[in-house]
Amino acid sequence: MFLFLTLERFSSSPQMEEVRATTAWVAAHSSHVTVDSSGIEKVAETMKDSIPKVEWDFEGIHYFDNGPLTVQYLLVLDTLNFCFWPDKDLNYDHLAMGLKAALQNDECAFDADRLQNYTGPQLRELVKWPRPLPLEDERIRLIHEVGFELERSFDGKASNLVESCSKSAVKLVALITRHFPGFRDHTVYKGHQVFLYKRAQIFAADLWGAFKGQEYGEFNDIGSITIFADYIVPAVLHQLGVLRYSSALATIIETNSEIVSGSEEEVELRACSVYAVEKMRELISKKSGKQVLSVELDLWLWSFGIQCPYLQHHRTLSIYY
Ligand SMILES: Nc1nc2c(c(CN[C@H]3C=C[C@H](O)[C@@H]3O)cn2[C@@H]2O[C@H](COP(=O)(O)O)[C@@H](O)[C@H]2O)c(=O)[nH]1
Repeated sequence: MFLFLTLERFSSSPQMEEVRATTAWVAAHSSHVTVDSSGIEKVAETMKDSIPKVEWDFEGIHYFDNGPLTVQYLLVLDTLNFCFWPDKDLNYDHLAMGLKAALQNDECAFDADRLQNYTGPQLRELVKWPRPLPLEDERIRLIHEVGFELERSFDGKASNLVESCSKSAVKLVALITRHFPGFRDHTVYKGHQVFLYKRAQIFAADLWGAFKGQEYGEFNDIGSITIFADYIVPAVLHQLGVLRYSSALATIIETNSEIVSGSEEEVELRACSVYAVEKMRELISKKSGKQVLSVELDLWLWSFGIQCPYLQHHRTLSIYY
């Protein structure tokens, strides 16, 4: 009875509401980053008539076979989807293409028992990277954690995990963060807990995008997902005049100085980005009379960002993004 009640409470936990509420709290108490409502207004005005649609996998880099192996691929990908910048030649595309090639070579490459045994050099070989990956020990720890828990609770299959979510992205985020501690992307800011859940949410979004809202990508509540607070989107929002920085923070970013994980500056950059895009989504929806999804805005902002060769982003060593 007790177990039933706790699970029930958990499964109805409004996790995305926690992301929205706590990031809004940060934006209201922010010291280094300001959300400029006139900047949001300008962007919303230009977008209201034609909301740009960016195709998922516009880069043509992902594994896709329309089945459970794609789900396994996406979970592995999003387990490792963080912190590429310390190696100036490495980016997200290398990871995606490396994992895709690994799976094409050997369809058992991401079996749960294999995931639990990868070493740093083997992971480098998978990604075809000639030197240690940034935060390589953490990457190995996280991939082991995912393999272990997949085997223990989901018969080794990420597709079982997704199937148990009854087409709810919110449930999926709750389940992922419950089973895999490495996805628990939250922090404390001025004494308040703040939830961001970047990699857990992007996993739901990747399923939705890859499967075009069908099969493993069918979620009745995809509108609940927020943007994925990484190091690209804040920089784009800054360039668009949506985020303003204090002069001290601007200097830190311009000089490529590191920002400590969990510092006020870092939490503000991420949380204000989530908050600003929520406001932008509300405004565009109101002006256009069409429901816009944060996932769609995220992909548009992110794809714009990675095509800017000189985009200056903040630099934080983090396993979350
Ligand atoms: N907000 C947001 N952040 C995203 C992604 C993606 C990829 N999404 C896939 C989904 C559809 C597309 O087809 C993409 O293939 C990666 N990232 C983040 O960017 C950073 C990597 O930057 P660089 O070092 O330059 O490669 C790093 O923090 C990474 O975690 C996204 O969509 N949204």
